[in-house]
Amino acid sequence: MRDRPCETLATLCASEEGATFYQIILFWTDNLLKFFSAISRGIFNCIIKSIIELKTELNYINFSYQTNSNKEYNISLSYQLFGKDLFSAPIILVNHALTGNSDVSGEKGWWKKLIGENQVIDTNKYTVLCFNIPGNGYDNFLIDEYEDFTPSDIANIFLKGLDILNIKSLYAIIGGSLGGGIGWEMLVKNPPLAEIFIPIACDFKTHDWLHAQCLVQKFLLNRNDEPLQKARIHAMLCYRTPQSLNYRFQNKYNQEKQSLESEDWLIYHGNALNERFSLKSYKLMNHLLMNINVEETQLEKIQARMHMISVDTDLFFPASEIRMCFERLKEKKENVFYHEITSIHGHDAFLMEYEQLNNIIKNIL
Ligand SMILES: CC(=O)SCCNC(=O)CCNC(=O)[C@H](O)C(C)(C)COP(=O)(O)OP(=O)(O)OC[C@H]1O[C@@H](n2cnc3c(N)ncnc32)[C@H](O)[C@@H]1OP(=O)(O)O
Ligand SMILES: N[C@@H](CCO)C(=O)O
Repeated sequence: MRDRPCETLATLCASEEGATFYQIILFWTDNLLKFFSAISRGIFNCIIKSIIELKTELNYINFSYQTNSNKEYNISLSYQLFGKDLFSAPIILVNHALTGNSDVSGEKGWWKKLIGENQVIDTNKYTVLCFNIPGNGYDNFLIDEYEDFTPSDIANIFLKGLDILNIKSLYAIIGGSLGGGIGWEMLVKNPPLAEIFIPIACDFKTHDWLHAQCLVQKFLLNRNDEPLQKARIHAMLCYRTPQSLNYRFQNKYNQEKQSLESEDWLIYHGNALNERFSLKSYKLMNHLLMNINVEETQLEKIQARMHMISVDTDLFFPASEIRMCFERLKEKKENVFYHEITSIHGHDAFLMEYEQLNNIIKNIL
């Protein structure tokens, strides 16, 4: 008959070697258990922390939406709120740009130099609301058939979001680039919605040049070879200017990397976007940027006081075109104003020239 386990152990521990062996096994088992329990506790804490962070930061509104192309979607519209509680202060809606998201303020906020406590968009004074463009991936909601959507659909979705939140009017809508384009689309659909409209580095329409640059990016995005990195590298050249790159890099060569520093910088940005963005999301955002399309004759319906801000060197939304739009609107409306940021950096100046941007916006709000 075989020994039972405790009898085997007792026999083993009766000898000196057996006892030492038993001590070693106990020691290692104990430490291994402690090690794995610490690791699993760490992993568990990380998961819980990120779930809690996500839950406290992002809010969701779920509804069904029929696109202008007659497709039915269940939309999970996520948003963040900053500053004063909803309905206790004037509400400012911020529409994010191409690779932005609802995280506009606070430690990691991409517009924290503009929005925050005692900043020009002061969260002690205002409620700041920012929706994620559905499919931007920030909330893990992705859209497969991205061509089903246009900026007009996104505007409808944001308006529906406001309606569900019971927000009937806004103090201001502010948006940079694509975000500003969506702002134009929202306001022609609901002309009395906002008291103030501040479109920055954007226009009410995607003009031919911008469409062409996005088309190149679309081609790159549809290839298999590092699509997102390559499209972003092309995009970076449109966000900046020859002067900006030449002045900054001065043809400096990085011996270690055996490449120009400007090349290294472009590759860095391509890789950085590839790490933080999904291909599906970038295809959608690029498609949206290609299709801002408001009827110019509709603009005069907008009741908001408008402050168009351009960048004198913007290659994407040229200042000359924004100024033309302003001049035509000015003939029909009293409350339209034009401001221009002076910068060598081009389109991205709305993310870089904070001194000028702050000075302009503080005199508007
Ligand atoms: C507006 C929106 O909706 S999108 C949100 C904001 N936009 C983005 O984040 C897009 C990606 N970022 C950018 O395009 C730019 O960083 C901007 C426009 C925000 C600022 O531009 P710049 O002042 O010229 O900064 P630049 O692009 O050179 O550097 C940014 C960072 O990249 C790092 N970096 C730049 N080049 C390299 C390189 N070759 N190798 C390693 N790191 C690099 C910098 O060290 C810096 O890091 P830090 O933020 O930790 O300090
Ligand atoms: N650099 C900005 C510019 C787009 O307008 C972005 O990535 O969103």
